[in-house]
Amino acid sequence: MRLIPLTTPAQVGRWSAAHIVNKINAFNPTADKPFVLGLPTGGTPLTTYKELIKLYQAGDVSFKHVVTFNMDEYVGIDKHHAESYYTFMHSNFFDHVDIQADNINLLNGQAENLEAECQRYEDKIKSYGKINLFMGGVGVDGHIAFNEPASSLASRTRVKTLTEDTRIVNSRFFDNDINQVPKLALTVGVGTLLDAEEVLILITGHNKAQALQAAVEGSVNHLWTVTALQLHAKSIIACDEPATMELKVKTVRYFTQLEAQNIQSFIAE
Ligand SMILES: N[C@@H]1[C@@H](O)[C@H](O)[C@@H](COP(=O)(O)O)O[C@@H]1O
Repeated sequence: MRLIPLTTPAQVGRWSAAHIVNKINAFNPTADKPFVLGLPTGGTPLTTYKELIKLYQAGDVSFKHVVTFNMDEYVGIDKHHAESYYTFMHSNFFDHVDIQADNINLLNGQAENLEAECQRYEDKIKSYGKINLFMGGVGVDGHIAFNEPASSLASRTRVKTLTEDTRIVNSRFFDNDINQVPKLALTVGVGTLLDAEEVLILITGHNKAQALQAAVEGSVNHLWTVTALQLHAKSIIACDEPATMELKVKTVRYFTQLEAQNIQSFIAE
């Protein structure tokens, strides 16, 4: 695992966007050989999406031959609902870059047969071989995508019941009214995430400090599904300073020294 210890969320946005753009450009995607990118919603990746849009506008990257798979979606709300992940992704990213509509994949939380919808998603990912880079965030309780505590670390895309904690945290997007927050979601599984060639998780803010500690210093444990990253051959966590508050000083120093060259220009800005 690589830990990229940055200082601010803006730096996390710049570092992660630069990393994604480097990966896409090095892959040199074409219509026949697209780059497959897994994407999250949430407050954390917003700075990354802003930076990706800037880099696109500057001509540093094209998303024409990038295929995306979003990691999760609420069950039961219309895709055009203001808080659907479909709406989030279009207004914060897709509408601002040259991605082709046919290359965008999101789970349909209104499908008649939710299990069939999850299988369709897994099959579609497989049809591309694999996801080249899966970006994600983390919940306060250490969940990745909507893989809530005690999710199987071998899980695949499926329906999950959201914990009360997650619904309380997400109620900030629903007029602070937990009753408006859906109780179910469709989510890629931990196993689906682990199948990606590379996983990049963004962790910012003091309220994520325990999740970051579990991910880096803790043992692999289904109660903190983010710890499954330790089983991945190529996982990266990019974090800001408040998120490191529960880590040992020596852990932060270790990764700061290891990544000195990679973070220098981002920290200086
Ligand atoms: N399903 C999403 C996760 O994918 C996301 O990582 C998490 C944290 O969101 P935020 O970045 O807003 O803290 O929220 C939701 O639960």
